[in-house]
Amino acid sequence: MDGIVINRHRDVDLTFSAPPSKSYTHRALFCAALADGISIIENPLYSGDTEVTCRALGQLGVRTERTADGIIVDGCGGVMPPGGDVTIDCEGSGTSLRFLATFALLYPGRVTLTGSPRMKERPVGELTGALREIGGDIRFTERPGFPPVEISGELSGGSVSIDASKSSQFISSMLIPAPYAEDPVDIIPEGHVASESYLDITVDVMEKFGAAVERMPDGGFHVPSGAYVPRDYRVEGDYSSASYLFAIAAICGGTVTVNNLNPDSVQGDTAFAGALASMGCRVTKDAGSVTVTRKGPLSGVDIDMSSSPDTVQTLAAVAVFADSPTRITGVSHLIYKESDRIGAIGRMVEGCGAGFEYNDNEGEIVITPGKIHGFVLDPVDDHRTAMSGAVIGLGAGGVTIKDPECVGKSYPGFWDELRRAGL
Ligand SMILES: O=C(O)C1=C[C@@H](OP(=O)(O)O)[C@@H](O)[C@H](O)C1
Ligand SMILES: C=C(OP(=O)(O)O)C(=O)O
Repeated sequence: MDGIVINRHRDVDLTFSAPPSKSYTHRALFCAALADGISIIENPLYSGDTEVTCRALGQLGVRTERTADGIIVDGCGGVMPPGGDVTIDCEGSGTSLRFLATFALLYPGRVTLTGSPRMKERPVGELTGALREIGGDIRFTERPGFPPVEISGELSGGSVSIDASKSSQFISSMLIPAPYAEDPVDIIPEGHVASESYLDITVDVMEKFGAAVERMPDGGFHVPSGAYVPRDYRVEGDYSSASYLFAIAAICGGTVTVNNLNPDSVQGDTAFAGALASMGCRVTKDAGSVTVTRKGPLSGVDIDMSSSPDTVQTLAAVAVFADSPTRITGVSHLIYKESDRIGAIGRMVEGCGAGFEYNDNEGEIVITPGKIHGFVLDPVDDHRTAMSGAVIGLGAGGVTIKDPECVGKSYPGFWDELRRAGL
């Protein structure tokens, strides 16, 4: 497909269902893979990235099967069968690659983790440095600190400190297999942890599968030896994906209700609806849905998004339609994502006629609304840029999104949802 053209809409009244959470699906798959017996992951996200994780588990001897009830995972009880050396292509899925890095220490063989050209630019060195301290034998085959990386050794356990200022996934990676280490594992973050809210999701799923995780007052984690218990596990809806749907109400005016959302979710991207409320929208929550309504003007906002990186692009898309500037802080780690998202936001915001500034020292971006118009957006294979550009199109009209298939990484049904809604 060459591109999708998005036209302008006003005063919408729409209801959507949020797709299942990508982060919960990944974690449930890994915990179920380690449990001893059959788990069913109900309502999982079927997307490019979760497919990568299922395929990787299969390569490591853990069978997964897609059925009408969900994904059946035949867990290995922490002991993967010998299958020789394995090379796993994680494509563009950072979560898969980082989570597999520690998981690989339980595999009786050498595991090489590689991925797309962009994946080879996304850091993993802080994680592998910590893995060396707890039994990992690590070798980088191209550039030190970046995939491809060869991993063997064992998960001995003990106390380890880690710099997670670029990615929370480094800590989640070490947490998930930690119950199966030879000794209890203590993980001590050094300094600021990026995207910290994702650690709440990790601990939530680990506990639901029966593991104990103790959180220390200094931000550390203590994981005693133990085992996951196989179970049927239902994945909740994805607040990151829902952000594009909420943004439609904020940009077009009117009301959007998104079903399949847990009102008590620990997902950091629950904060997005709160940001829209600060900009002038009305936000109401129900047992399983969130509704965003905008009737009046939209104002800019000053917000720290260090714990909710995946909705920064969506907020930037909304901000171009406000009547005052928006300042978003805590964004410096966005350069390590599927694309350099600071650059991507700049191109998107300036492309449609608004102003953009990035202050490197402060890790902040400032978006100044302007006269917004149509434009052509190349998302450079970044699903979140494509979906954010699309919602700008619903306000500006005449926005062409090139390479629209890239949304399949996290939200394969996105364009169909818009079409079904008549957008
Ligand atoms: O653990 C996870 O599921 C994720 C953590 C975040 O990454 P970082 O911790 O690298 O910022 C987020 O951006 C990504 O989409 C999913
Ligand atoms: C950063 C993302 O994912 P990952 O790190 O898993 O590639 C994302 O989905 O926005």
